[in-house]
Order: sequence, then C-alpha cells, then structure tokens
Amino acid sequence: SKAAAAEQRSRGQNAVVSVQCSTTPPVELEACSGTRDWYPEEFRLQRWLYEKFRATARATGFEEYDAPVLERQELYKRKAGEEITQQMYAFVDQDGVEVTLRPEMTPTLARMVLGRAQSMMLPLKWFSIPQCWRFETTQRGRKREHYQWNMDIIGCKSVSAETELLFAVCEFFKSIGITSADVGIKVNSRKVMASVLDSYGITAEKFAPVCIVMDKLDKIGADAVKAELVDTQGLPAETAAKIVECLACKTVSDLEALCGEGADQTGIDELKRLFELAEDYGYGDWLIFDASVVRGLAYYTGIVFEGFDRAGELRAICGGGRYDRLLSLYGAVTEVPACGFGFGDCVIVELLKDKGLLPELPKSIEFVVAAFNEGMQGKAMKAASMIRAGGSDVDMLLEPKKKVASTFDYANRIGARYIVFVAPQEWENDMVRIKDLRADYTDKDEEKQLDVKLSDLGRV
Ligand SMILES: Nc1ccc(Br)nc1
Repeated sequence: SKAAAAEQRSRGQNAVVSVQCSTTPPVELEACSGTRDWYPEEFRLQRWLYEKFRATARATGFEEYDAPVLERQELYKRKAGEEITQQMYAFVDQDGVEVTLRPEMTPTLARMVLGRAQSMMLPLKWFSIPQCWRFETTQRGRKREHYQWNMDIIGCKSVSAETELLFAVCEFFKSIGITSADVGIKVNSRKVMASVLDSYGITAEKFAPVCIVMDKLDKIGADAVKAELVDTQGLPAETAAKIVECLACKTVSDLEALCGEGADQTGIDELKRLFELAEDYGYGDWLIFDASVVRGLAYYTGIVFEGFDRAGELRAICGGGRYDRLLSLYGAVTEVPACGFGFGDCVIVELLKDKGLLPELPKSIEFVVAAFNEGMQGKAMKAASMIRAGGSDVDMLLEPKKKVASTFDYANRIGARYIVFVAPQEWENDMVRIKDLRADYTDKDEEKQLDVKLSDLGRV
C-alpha cells in the first residue's frame, strides 16, 4: 500500500515495488462465483493435502490416472433423483454436443476402463484427484467446485477390496494427525437394505430412488423422509414408516432380523467379514455399523461407508462403496465388480482447523544469490547455475539492491536459509561469501559466514 511504501522509504530502504490497482478496475478481479483462486500461500496447504493423498495411494499400490474435466452428459443420465445429476454444470458446446463439467469421477473411470477393456489386467487399483463441478444456485452460496481424491478397485468381487479402501482412508487420516477418537467410518450394506426393502414390497427398480430419499435422513429428518417416500416414491405411509424404522437398527443382527424369510445371506456375511478383516488390519476401532448410511449415489450395490467427525459438527468427510453394475450399464458384456471412495478437499480442512492440526507451511528456499552490483550480475548468475547443478534450490536476486540490508530483507521475505554474496573482492580469489541466516551462532560475525570456492558450489 502507499502507506507501507512511505514507511519503508522513511526507514531509508527502497520501497518493495508493489502493484497498485484502481478502485474501479475494468475487469472483475474475483474468481467466478463458487470457485476458488489458489494463491501461493493457500496452495501450499492444498499441495500438502494432495501429497498426503498421493503418499497413501502409493503406499497401498494405487496408480494415478487423470481425464478431461469435460464429459458428455450421457455419462450421468441416471433417473434416481440424485442431487449430483440435477446440478450438473452442463451446456451444449459449439459442435452441438451436450457436455458438462464432470460432477464426479467414477463414471469417467468406468468409461476409461471400458475404453481399453481388452488391455485391462484386473484388478485395477487406480486413484486421481480431479476437480469436480456442480451448478449451485448462487443464493445457496455453496461452492461449485472441489478437488476430490478418488480411489477405486476394479475387478475384485471380494469384500477384501472394500477392506483395502477403508485401510487407505484410515492411513490417510493417521498421516495428517487425525485419530479414531476424532473420526469414525460408518459402514452399511445396500445389498442387505435391498433385502429388507424387498420384504416391504420395494421392487428392484424402485430401490435406487428410495435410497436417494433415505440418504437425506441426516439433512431433512425422519418425518420429511417419510413424506418424500410417500409423495415422490408413491409408497404407502406404513411402508415409509417401516423403512425409516429400519434405518435406526443398531447392529447387523438387528438388520438381519428384518430381512425376509429365506433372504440371501450374502450381504450379511460380507458385512460381518468386513468387520473381521478390519480388526486383522488394525483399524477396527475406526468402524461403526450404521443402518442409516446408504449414500446418495444411485449406482451403489453393496457395502457403503462414510467418514464422519465424532463431534458431529461437520458434513460427511468422505464416502464410497461398491458399484458392481456401473460398467455393465456402460456396455461391459458381464458384470464387472468395482468399489471406490471419494474424499473432498473441503470438510477435511475444516476438521484440521477444528483440531488445530493445520500445518505451518512458510515460503522457503535454500539459497538466494545476490550480486554486489549490476557489474557482478552475470557472475552471480553463473554461481546460481553451479549451485542449482548440485541439486539445490536457488532464488536469483534479479536486481541487485543498493543496500545490504535490503538484500537481507529480501532473503527473509522469501524464507532463504543462505545468502550467497557475489562480490569483486572474493570473486578475484574464485570465492563467494555465504551467510547462514538461520545460524544460532554466538555473536562472532566470522562464524556466520563462509567463503566458498566456486569449484565447491556444486556441493554446498
Ligand atoms: N458433486 C460435487 C461437485 C462439486 C462440489 Br463443490 N460438490 C459436489
């Protein structure tokens, strides 16, 4: 600001040249509504989060993939009343193609796997951190984009796949300091829910839309869910009441008791097996059975789960499940078992803030190289090149400062550890002077600096 520049001049230092902007700029300077700019300071945190996602994916043998943010709308044509398909950032492009910014990544994954079906060796363990979009009306004031870590296993019908995904979720939480005291993962099975609802007369084609309504329980409450089941799904009131009741089951056995006579046991067996394997895997304390979890995506067919903060202050942190019929919906000639989860970049940051676990990520660099004057600039650049050749990061001071104090100010501002001064006197002896800015030396100046031979710069 003008005041800061004047203040610095008054301190006898060159003002840091800063940008001045008109109070009535000709272009909007804010990002589009519902979207976020990532300035370097904010992006350091975002990149830290992505690196934690990637480290967990790498540790569990997942490969990274990516795809265009732009997809054809047909990929999401599902008639189950999901919010995600009703809020697509969709348009018709200049070729008349009905396209959309992707609202989620799983359909893209399915498209890609089928796109090279012959060459796919199953099981696939793939992950990605795509930006996903929704067109929220501005008055809802919610975000229209987020980055969502996706992890999927394609081609494994065993509940070991879900167990592996849940291991990765817990590992990620632990890697950022979150414990099972902070967060739990609710687990349920749509396969079992389908069996219970079948006994209530809910047919297979009605099941997905009914799940989308059941998934709203936390948001709109039991009465509104019952009303919506009656009004939009045409269910008798007593059936709607029984459905809401079954969501309150506290144990797998309670839910099992609601399955019809002679109902298929597979879903129950899978749930029990998952809890057993989780104990062996060492994360059983993170899991809790919760019959109210059905998730809000139409294509889930089996185990479903969602991460939640035990303080109950935040929305779901992550979620996922099995979707065995999605690839055959897109053209696979047989059912291809699949399961996965999505983990957004927003709620987790709110949780880290609440827990005081946000990392300190100051701007930092190892070296700044400063020429004594314009005449030494070329030699300073040569020195910078030699230090970089040795694998160290160097910020080259582009315009030599008139006062040494200003060079120190610049070095501190960019978080440099060492200043390399390139001056005529030392250069004559093939040397440069390196000062350690983090040295907690005694006040003897000579220890704070070292004259280093040019030939050693590749090894500093
Ligand atoms: N599906 C979706 C996309 C974007 C945001 Br923000 N939230 C959910």
